[in-house]
Amino acid sequence: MESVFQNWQAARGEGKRRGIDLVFKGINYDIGERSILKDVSGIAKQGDMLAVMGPSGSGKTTLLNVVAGRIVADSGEISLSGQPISKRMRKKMCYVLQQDIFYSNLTLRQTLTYTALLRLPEEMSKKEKIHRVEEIVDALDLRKCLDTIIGDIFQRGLSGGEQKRANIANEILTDPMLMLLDEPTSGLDSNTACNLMKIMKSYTQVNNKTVITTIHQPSSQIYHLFDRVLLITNGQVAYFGEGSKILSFFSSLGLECSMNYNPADFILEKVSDEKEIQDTIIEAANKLRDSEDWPVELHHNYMSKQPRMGDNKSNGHINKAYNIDEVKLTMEATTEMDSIKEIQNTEQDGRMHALGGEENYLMDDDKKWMTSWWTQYSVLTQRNLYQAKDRILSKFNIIQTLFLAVLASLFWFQIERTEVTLRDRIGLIFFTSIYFGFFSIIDAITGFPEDRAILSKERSSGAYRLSAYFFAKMTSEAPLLIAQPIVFVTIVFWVAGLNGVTGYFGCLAVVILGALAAQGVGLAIGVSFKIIKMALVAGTIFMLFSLLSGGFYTVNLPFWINWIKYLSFVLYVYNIQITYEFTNAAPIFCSRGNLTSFSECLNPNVTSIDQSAYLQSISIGWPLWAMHLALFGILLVSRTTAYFILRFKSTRIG
Ligand SMILES: Nc1ncnc2c1ncn2[C@@H]1O[C@H](COP(=O)(O)OP(=O)(O)OP(=O)(O)O)[C@@H](O)[C@H]1O
Repeated sequence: MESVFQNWQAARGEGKRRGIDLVFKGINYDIGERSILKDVSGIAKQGDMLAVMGPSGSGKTTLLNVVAGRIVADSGEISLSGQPISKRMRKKMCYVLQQDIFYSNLTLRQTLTYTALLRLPEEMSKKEKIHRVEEIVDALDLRKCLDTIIGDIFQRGLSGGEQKRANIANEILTDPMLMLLDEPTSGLDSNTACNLMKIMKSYTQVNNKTVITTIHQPSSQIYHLFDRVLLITNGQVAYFGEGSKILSFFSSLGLECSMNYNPADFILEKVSDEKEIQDTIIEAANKLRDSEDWPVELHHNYMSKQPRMGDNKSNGHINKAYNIDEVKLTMEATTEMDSIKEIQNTEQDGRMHALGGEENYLMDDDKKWMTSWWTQYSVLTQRNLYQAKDRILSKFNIIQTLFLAVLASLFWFQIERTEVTLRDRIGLIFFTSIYFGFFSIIDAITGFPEDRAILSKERSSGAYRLSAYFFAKMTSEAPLLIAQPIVFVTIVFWVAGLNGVTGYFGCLAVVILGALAAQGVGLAIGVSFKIIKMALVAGTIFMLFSLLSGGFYTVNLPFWINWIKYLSFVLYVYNIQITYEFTNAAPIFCSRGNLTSFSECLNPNVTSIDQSAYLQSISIGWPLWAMHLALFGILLVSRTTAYFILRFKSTRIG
């Protein structure tokens, strides 16, 4: 395992890279009246693993969220190698969430490859990126399941342990300097958990990474892999220091761990014990802050000293493989306006002007985005096409469309062009107008929750621009969405005997345009509501509003609200189809005698209905281009709204 990581470094032409030290000091975080984190401090050093332990609900994940910048602490300091952490520096870290969030129908190979193409620098060739994937796969022992889908509760895919490793592999790909792991072993059997943590230990040491992991109840084997332990109970520090010294700390309080007892179980038992014991432990942990063992970086009055070029010490810690070329590169990088701005934002006392310190290393090869907009757009389009294909063109949807096409064909088979069947003809047009509107809205709403979780995770790690994601989604889903109207309209139009070739293409175009407009509305609703049930209710209300306001049920709306019908996309889809159906069409023959409702048909010399007059009476009377434009306007406005809601609501760093 180790050799794979070493080969990886060698392939990059690197010696042991410099790492970073993370210091968090006096972190306080409240939710309402409740204090979730109280004066929590700790340090994670390069090449080391820090375990954050504590009973359930003690604040471990909250601490990781604060460090990752997902939530903002009420007070406290976080620094990376002596510099206050900035958004840009956060890109040097990765956060492996407790939940494994992936597109369930992509294979592991696809998942990792897309991540590599999106998040590894543009300068790396595709071949190199794929090679990186292969190496990580070997390092994490995932080769045998490379072509297995990720899966979810509905379809079997990777096992729990494989998903955990896949989650880590997905983050290690970007070669982060600092890794935050939230419960990486939860749900794994002890052997798999131990192997995983051994891999992480090896990765940390070989690549000089800094790892912070929350862990609930590690086995003693896993426990001994940790260099430092931060024990939290009720949001307060119960111990911080070397893992090997924790038992003597407890022993000094008269809390002895018997031989052969798992130290992790013992300390968790004690910090969950009665309040008196908890208070004693917390008090003793506070006293540790005055002891010699307490890291100097955590002292309240500590000011970090920036190393100068050529220094090989940082904050009392030996830097490994300090490379002069790296420093030169760094200096070049910092001449960029962007970097200078960032430096100016983050400097506290003007030390950064030296341009030779650790801070520059943190800015090294740092760009706002690893890949260009175009790369992001094309990779996301491809990935979205894959994952949306199974949703939009699912077997179920195909069967549904074919079934409804057959049913509609049976109901409206070769409708005669007579006054008697006029209502049937209009009924079919009405059905076609609403069917794909409903379908697209519901599909857009139900398809977004999976996207939301992944978008939030990937945007938080600065993987791509929101605009690249949004345009990719629009582009990739459009061809999938139009496939079903094409099938349905092609079958039903000709079987029902609607009006001619122009009518067919006109009808097809407007049904597709209507479906795309409805998809935009569905997307805007989907991004607005986190709870899918609420989004579905909103989608249904919108569809009902479109039907009611479209004048299908009430023709004579009060004048002050009559304008509302122009907001109904169904109105335009319907009216455009109606226009095609009754323009340059074969005659519609009158019913005779009292059976007719057209006055001209009472004239014995008149055999057919004046279709243009009829059209005027039932349509909104707009020219075709104006109705298309209005529909296009709805499409544009709904999508723009969706984009801005998403931008306003999304979580991102950078
Ligand atoms: N939005 C919130 N509103 C109210 N309380 C919250 C909120 N988020 C977290 N908490 C509370 O904060 C406390 C710490 O939560 P956190 O998830 O950090 O615990 P944890 O130590 O990671 O737990 P576990 O080991 O079970 O994952 C918990 O008691 C939790 O109920």
